[in-house]
Amino acid sequence: MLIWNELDTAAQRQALARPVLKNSSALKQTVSEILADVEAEGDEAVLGFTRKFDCPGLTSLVLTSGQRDALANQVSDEVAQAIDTAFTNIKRFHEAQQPDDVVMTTSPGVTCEQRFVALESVGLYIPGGTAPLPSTALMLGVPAMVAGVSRKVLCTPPSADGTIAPEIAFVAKRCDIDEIYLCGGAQAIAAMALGTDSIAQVDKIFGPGNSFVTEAKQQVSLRPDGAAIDMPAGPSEVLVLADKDANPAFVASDLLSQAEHGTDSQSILVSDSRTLIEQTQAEVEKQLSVLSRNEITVLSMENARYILTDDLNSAIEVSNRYAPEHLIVQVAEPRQAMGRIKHAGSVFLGPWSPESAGDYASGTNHVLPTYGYAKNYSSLGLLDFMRRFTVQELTEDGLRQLGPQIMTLAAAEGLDAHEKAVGLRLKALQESGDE
Ligand SMILES: NC(=O)c1ccc[n+]([C@@H]2O[C@H](COP(=O)([O-])OP(=O)(O)OC[C@H]3O[C@@H](n4cnc5c(N)ncnc54)[C@H](O)[C@@H]3O)[C@@H](O)[C@H]2O)c1
Ligand SMILES: N[C@H](CO)Cc1c[nH]c[nH+]1
Ligand SMILES: [Zn+2]
Repeated sequence: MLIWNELDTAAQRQALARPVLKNSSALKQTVSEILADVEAEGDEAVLGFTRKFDCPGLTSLVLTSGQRDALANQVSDEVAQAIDTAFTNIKRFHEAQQPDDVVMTTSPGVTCEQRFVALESVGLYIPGGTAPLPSTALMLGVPAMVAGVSRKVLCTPPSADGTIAPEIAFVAKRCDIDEIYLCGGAQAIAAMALGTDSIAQVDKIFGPGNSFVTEAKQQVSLRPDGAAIDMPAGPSEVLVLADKDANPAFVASDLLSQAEHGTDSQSILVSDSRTLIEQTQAEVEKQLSVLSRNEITVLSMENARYILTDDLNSAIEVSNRYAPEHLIVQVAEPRQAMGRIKHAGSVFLGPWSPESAGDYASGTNHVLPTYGYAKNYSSLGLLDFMRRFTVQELTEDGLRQLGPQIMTLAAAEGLDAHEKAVGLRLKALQESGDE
């Protein structure tokens, strides 16, 4: 247990450091080499890396619509119904985010508009290294479908036998995704961003993934010939804010639910109650021992932190500083605490809102900024699958009135051609008025 106000500045920084950033220069190098290989050798490189990391016997990157449908048919009724419930809630919440165009007159004769259109082509990355995540396929496929994106490409690493989870195929079918490729990691991101013979380039890449995927997204987004990306959504993380009355078993289960994602996940408990922290630690040990992903979870709990603060206000400050992907608030007045929360990807209020609800089925999106990017990135939503642009139209009178000011500003910047583009028109208007 770390006692926050006994830590000096460096120790506080260390306490809130993300585990994955330790080897970042080696990671950058590995990923840039993969990107360079895919750029030079296209499909052959993507296939080669997929054979190396995922499926040694893979012969084709393409999963046809027929194969997709055959896989989708294998999903049990029970799972299909659960997916449908999640699909409906996610769809309803994202449909409610549909933006309205703005049309207004800023000054007489000057109309300005803000319009929204769907992106044309998107790449959806569905993680599959340690656990295939059909829920992520829903979180990306549903908003892409609601936005009206015309080309949706899905990449996910194949299993060792060259297939994908039937549930991912089911979701893809439900979201009208018929372009599916069997590849993952940095090579999948490179293929979607730069294009290969089989995988045509997309405009924007979405989706979480491990540190290779996240780094590849960052690198392709910096290239002028690459693709835009949604956000840095890397290894899962959760911070639980809990007071003395929180249920230690609930708190422990939330910490473990993110820890089980991968060895680079991070779970943090911040509380003003030493007793609650000690009880939670005991619960973690108890629950951990029976988890099926015990090995991964034990390793990732090495990244866990238990932080004791003087009071709830300081606990909230610690949370704001960490800017967690998920913030779970198990205190007596969660809505009051919410008023002081500044940075978090998604917030779960009260004892009956486990993070698993948002991960699967409440309707909010589970693709969220990690690494502290919750300070400057938003959680994924419908608008991320759209582009906004503006339109303006000036009438003759509009230009007569605003033109002189525009000319003055252009002259102040020394940009003669800008000034003339208005001056010529004003002159033409004056001459037509004189006739
Ligand atoms: N932030 C979010 O919104 C969110 C949501 C869901 C999942 N996640 C995170 O996504 C991640 C999923 O990770 P995963 O590993 O299970 O699947 P993944 O699909 O992200 O990564 C698997 C790929 O990693 C690549 N890889 C593995 N070892 C490599 C190596 N040594 N060198 C180069 N490439 C290598 C391989 O190409 C493999 O296909 C987890 O960290 C989880 O926490 C985050
Ligand atoms: N917690 C993950 C986001 O960090 C999302 C997820 C998918 N499946 C289960 N959980
Ligand atoms: Zn999760």
